[in-house]
Amino acid sequence: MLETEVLSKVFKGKVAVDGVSLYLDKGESVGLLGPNGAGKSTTISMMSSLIKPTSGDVKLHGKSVVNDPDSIRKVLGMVPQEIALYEELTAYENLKFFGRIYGLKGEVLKKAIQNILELVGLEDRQKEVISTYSGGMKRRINMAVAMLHDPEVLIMDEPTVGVDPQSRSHILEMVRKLNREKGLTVLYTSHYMEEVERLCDRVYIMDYGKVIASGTKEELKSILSGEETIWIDLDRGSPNLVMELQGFEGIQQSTETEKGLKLIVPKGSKLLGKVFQAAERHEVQILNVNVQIPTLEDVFLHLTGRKLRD
Ligand SMILES: Nc1ncnc2c1ncn2[C@@H]1O[C@H](COP(=O)(O)OP(=O)(O)OP(=O)(O)O)[C@@H](O)[C@H]1O
Repeated sequence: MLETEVLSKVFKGKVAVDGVSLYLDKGESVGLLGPNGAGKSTTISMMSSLIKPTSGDVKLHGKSVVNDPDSIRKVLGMVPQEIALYEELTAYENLKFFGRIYGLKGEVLKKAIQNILELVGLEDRQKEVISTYSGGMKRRINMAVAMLHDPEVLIMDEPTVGVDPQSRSHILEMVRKLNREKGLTVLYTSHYMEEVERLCDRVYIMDYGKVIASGTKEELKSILSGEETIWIDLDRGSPNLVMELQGFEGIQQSTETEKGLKLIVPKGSKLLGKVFQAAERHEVQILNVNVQIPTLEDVFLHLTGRKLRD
């Protein structure tokens, strides 16, 4: 229903988005993942017609949004990265104000406000001014504003940055429910891999303005299907052991972790015996061994050679 075609944006000679083609089918929950500066915000700003592309197009049901920005504004809810609320007004007053901008009024507006307040779990706080809200509560009202006109597509730009765990969980649950139960189409940008894993069916990974991988979570993880990660807890840190293991045949990567070390090895390789012997040589005790299937974080590391939160 919504797609971008070789979308690019250049700011003063600097390429922020470089030929991005992605699509959202109706009812899908799609993740747009990438480190800071990857071009996620610029991409979704073009998708929601907030900024014009340098080249390429955005299409809603096959029709250009660039030529007809109003078409997307009617069906889209956009949750910006920054809180865009009037601090000195109550939550109710904020929703009333933004509801009128969407063209809602009277009983319809009142009902929409109560429905949305219930959805974000803040109906009992609606008469309090926004300046008294916690960061997480402000985020929930920010989302309520975006959903007041009952949009078909919800685009969220890192909605959980700086949010307390309770509100974070509430936001994720709410979005999941809206997607699964009401068929809301969702595009969720984040640099938190675990949020995207929890919420999204399909994922685009962006880096330096380009989509470097895309597919279902399972498809992306299958890039690493030949590997497994082994987490080993040690009784003390041992950089020398980590270094020695890096040189072992069959060990693709050996890194130090908070509790010990992490190894990436070919699936089914029987290297643990050798690891135990090496630990003994370094007089380090192995406390726990945990073998894990790959995560999207591992996929990102594999594709870019960098961690997502560098
Ligand atoms: N208005 C602008 N003028 C100049 N450069 C910009 C502008 N907006 C974004 N950029 C640059 O474009 C690149 C992509 O930025 P963008 O905000 O889209 O990335 P992002 O993946 O959303 O990162 P973040 O998570 O930090 O928002 C960055 O190098 C950024 O500095």
